[in-house]
Amino acid sequence: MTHAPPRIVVTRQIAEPALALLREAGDVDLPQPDRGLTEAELHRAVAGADALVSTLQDRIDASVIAAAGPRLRVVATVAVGYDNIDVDAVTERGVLVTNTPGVLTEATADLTFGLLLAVTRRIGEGERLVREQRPWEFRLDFMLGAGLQGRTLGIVGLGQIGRAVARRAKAFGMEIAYTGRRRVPEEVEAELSARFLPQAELLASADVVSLHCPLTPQTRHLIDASALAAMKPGAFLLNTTRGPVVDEDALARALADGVIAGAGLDVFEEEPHVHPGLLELDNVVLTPHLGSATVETRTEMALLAARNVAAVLSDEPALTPVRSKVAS
Ligand SMILES: O=CC(=O)O
Repeated sequence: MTHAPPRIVVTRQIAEPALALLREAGDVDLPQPDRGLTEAELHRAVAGADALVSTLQDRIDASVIAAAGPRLRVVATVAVGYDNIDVDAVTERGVLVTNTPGVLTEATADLTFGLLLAVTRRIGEGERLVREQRPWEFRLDFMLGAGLQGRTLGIVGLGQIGRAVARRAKAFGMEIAYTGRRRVPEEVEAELSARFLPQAELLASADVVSLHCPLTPQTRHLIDASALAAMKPGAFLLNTTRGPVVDEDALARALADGVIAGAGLDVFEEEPHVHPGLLELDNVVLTPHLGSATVETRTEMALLAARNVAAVLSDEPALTPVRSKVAS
């Protein structure tokens, strides 16, 4: 008896080498490469699938697993963050979740540092001025920003991306402090010259606060009005993790009122919507969720997702499984 090849549903366009790899593992169905799937389309498309390759725009919960039916074995998200996936509900139904850690670390740290430089040195503001052909001339007191040498970078979440940002900051002569649920091993602290601080102390002492924690119920609105008020008046905030870690409304007010000096944001609470208060401000740099957006990185992410699918469909262990509290 011959078995039908596995059916692999891909919700959005991914790099061609990864599609090629998936085609070796089964029949690939990519119904809407240009715009991705709506929730209703996802439910229809996933019916009878053996594997699902999704992105952070797809909400994956028990209803998707029910719509898929009993053949589904793996959901491979092409992202490191998986707050869009109800991992416990998916795992409980015997389906494995995989993500793409590691391969996007350096690209995301680069983008974070780009935002850091852009906001502290007023690059976005200056670019707008030149592009809009507003009058300017070189003056010794014109458009002065904040230097980084000897300033403290406060990292919230010293995981892989946080560490890569710390390495860059060290090369720029910054002091490194970090906070998080737990301390990292001593040798990592030593390598990065990073000192652990409780969150309140970090917020009160850092010149730049950079967020690298995942979005969880505990970190939603971690940076709210009181956290912003606890920061140094001249400090900057960077967010390249997930929008809801910051209360955008409170941030827009804090930036307008000079509670902090500026912000660099790559992620937003309700993407692609951006809080209108932020759009009006010159002391914020806004980019459209570009953290991992290099050709090389997006290809590696898609390839890792495809390798995870291929492994699971051939009864091998996944390369980068997401561990659930519920045993599968
Ligand atoms: O935001 C992107 C990711 O989580 O990979």
